[in-house]
Amino acid sequence: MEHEVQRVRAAFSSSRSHPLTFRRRQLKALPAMVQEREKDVLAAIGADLSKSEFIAYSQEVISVLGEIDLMLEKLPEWAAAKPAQRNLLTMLDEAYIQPEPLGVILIIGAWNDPFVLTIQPLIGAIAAGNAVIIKPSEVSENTAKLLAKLLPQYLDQDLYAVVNGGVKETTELLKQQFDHILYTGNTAVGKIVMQAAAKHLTPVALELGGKSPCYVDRDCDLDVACRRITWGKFMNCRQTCIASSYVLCEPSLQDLIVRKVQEAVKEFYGENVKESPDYKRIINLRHFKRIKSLLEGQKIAFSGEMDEATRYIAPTILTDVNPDTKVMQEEIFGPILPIVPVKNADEAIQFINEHETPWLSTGGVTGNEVIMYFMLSSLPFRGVGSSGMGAYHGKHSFDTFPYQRPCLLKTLKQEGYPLNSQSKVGWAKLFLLKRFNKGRLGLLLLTLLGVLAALLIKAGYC
Ligand SMILES: NC(=O)C1=CN([C@@H]2O[C@H](COP(=O)(O)OP(=O)(O)OC[C@H]3O[C@@H](n4cnc5c(N)ncnc54)[C@H](O)[C@@H]3O)[C@@H](O)[C@H]2O)C=CC1
Ligand SMILES: CCCCCCCCCCCC(=O)O
Repeated sequence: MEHEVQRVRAAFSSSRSHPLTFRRRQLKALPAMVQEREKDVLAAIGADLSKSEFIAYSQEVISVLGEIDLMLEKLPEWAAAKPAQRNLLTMLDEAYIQPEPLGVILIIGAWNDPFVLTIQPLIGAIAAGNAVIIKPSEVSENTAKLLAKLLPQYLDQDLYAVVNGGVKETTELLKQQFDHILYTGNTAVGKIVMQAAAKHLTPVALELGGKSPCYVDRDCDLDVACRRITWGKFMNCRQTCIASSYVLCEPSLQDLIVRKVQEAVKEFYGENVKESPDYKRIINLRHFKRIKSLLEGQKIAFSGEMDEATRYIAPTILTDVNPDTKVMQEEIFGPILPIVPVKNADEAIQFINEHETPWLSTGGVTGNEVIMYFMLSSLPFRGVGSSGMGAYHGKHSFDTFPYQRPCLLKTLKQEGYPLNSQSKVGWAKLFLLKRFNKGRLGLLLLTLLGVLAALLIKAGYC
């Protein structure tokens, strides 16, 4: 492991990943990989999560392709040095902020959307000029194996490496020194990652789990609301971190919501959900048993059907759910929709407020919709509090993976050191505290004043 990280670091030290032409070439190789190996990519995702090709493509491939297009278009602008405002003391100097690659980035992916959650951060890290170690989730092993096979065929093999393995390998990797770690997964492991990073003072972006409350107001269009909740909640068996976890609504709406979600399930997946090619399975037996245990003691208003042999859990709705029960305390990450009756919107807000973040201070918000903010690259994809820190997607990746290096290139013409008299301190105060909000004429006058002061200092009058 150590050897692999050193190998990648040595490649980074060659500065090969810095030029924009190189970064563009690597970025362009990714859509080529997706296009040429599309069947393999979709088959691997399908084998891991029983997603049909159509669904795997729309959930995992489209946003990757969109992200690469955006990066290629915006790279020259985002990577360019940005002039910084100067003060009187630096009037004759050059001041700018230059986005610089951080070094070697570790990307640790989660299994639930194994392609997009690994490749999308990779795009940002490459665009920012870094070297990258990619650690796909071992739980989605087919996608992990495919990435280890394909990425070296399309990307520079020394700068970008895939490391596969389980907890042991991830633990070993985390002992190494990185310049940034982006981890997607559960909150408990997020803490392990952050502790390991702290040993090297490595910055982290943590994309974690939690609860995503959904409030359904009596004034909303209930048909549309229930169709959208149904789509988000049962897509990928709700193995999606940002889909609704539970519904809060007035007691009178509860039965209506059950009926309308039930209708939408029938419309989306047919009479026999189990036979639907669009309905997925739970990733493994461990998660199947965990989700099953969340149903103990609950009032099941709809379905609850399960089949351990095929890890099938039907779209299931629970009503009159007690907030103190396990299903409301833990992340569900499965197709169970608890409904918690509240008197009104105020009580819903209070309910959400009483719980740990991300219950109200949320990483993101969607109104009249679920999930879809993930697809808009202009919005940062992030958690807050216990759902994580740091953001990526589009420009936000570009703000995460490079660091913004402040650069001040001083003229040799202005020399005032040492700062050893009251009058020099007076000038310094004037130079440092004056701001330029006075238009071109004011700027010119202040420049002249600066030059005059520099000359006086140089001539020894101050
Ligand atoms: N905020 C976000 O963007 C997203 C968050 N998630 C969250 O991810 C979670 C699901 O993924 P997980 O089951 O956590 O995925 P997982 O079990 O595949 O773990 C993710 C990664 O962590 C590593 N890992 C696991 N245990 C470890 C340990 N003890 N020490 C060191 N490394 C370890 C694994 O090797 C893997 O690469 C859910 O909580 C979900 O909400 C999922 C998708 C997106
Ligand atoms: C038009 C298709 C829209 C598909 C939305 C896909 C959302 C993927 C969400 C990824 C984040 C996660 O896994 O929690």
